[in-house]
Amino acid sequence: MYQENKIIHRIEKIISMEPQLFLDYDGTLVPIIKNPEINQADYDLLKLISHLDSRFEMYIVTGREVSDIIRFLGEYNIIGLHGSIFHIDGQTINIPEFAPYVELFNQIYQNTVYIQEKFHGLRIYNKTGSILFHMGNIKNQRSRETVHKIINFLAFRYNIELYTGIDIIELRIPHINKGTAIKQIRNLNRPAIIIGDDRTDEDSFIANQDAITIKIGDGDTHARFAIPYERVRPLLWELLKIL
Ligand SMILES: O=P(O)(O)OC[C@H]1O[C@H](O[C@H]2O[C@H](CO)[C@@H](O)[C@H](O)[C@H]2O)[C@H](O)[C@@H](O)[C@@H]1O
Repeated sequence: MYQENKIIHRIEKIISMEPQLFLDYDGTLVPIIKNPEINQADYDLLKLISHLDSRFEMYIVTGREVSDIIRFLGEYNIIGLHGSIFHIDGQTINIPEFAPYVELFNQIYQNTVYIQEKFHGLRIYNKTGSILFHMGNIKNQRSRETVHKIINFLAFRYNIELYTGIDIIELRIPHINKGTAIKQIRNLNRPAIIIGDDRTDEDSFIANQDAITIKIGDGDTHARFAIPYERVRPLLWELLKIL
């Protein structure tokens, strides 16, 4: 589906109402790669983001820790850890139930980190507010399945949410998602533009059905529009030309 022109046309209609812009990071602004630690923004992206931020009220909405995005992109408004942390105008606020979950995740991490040695290719990250199991380098299918079962058990044992993404499984704070976080931040008198590629971004699309929602890549979606990854940056540069 190639819908760029329709999207631009739609945005032209609401631009005078000062839309808020919500952008996902991995898979939207940068490609998916095997090593999350080095998914740095390139020069073109840094320039684009800086222009967008001066033109729009912009938020990066991500499953990552806020510190990752600051390291990759710089100081912007960031909704981090799938909606658990709000870094707005330089101030960072966590959701009220954050601290006890950090403690719980620290405990789970300490008790499980050793399984990295048992399953070749498995990487476990304590994201301080969630735990990420990265399966991208596990070649053996049976190992993948066993790791999956262990994580399922942990989710059940500790009554926490399990989210499955691209090559990752994450244990995270229940009932918190990007959709509700965006809703909290939104000025409902103004339109919103929301762009993302992953299952977590579907929460954003579902909770904000009045917004201009754009899914990146193929697959079923609750977004109004869809474009391929390669068209995201050209679309965002186009957005800057709309007066
Ligand atoms: O909400 P996002 O900004 O899209 O963040 C979601 C997760 O992104 C990262 O994982 C994904 O990208 C990695 C780097 O390309 C890739 O290795 C991994 O397979 C993808 O799932 C990040 O590592 C996670 O912490 C984020 O939750």
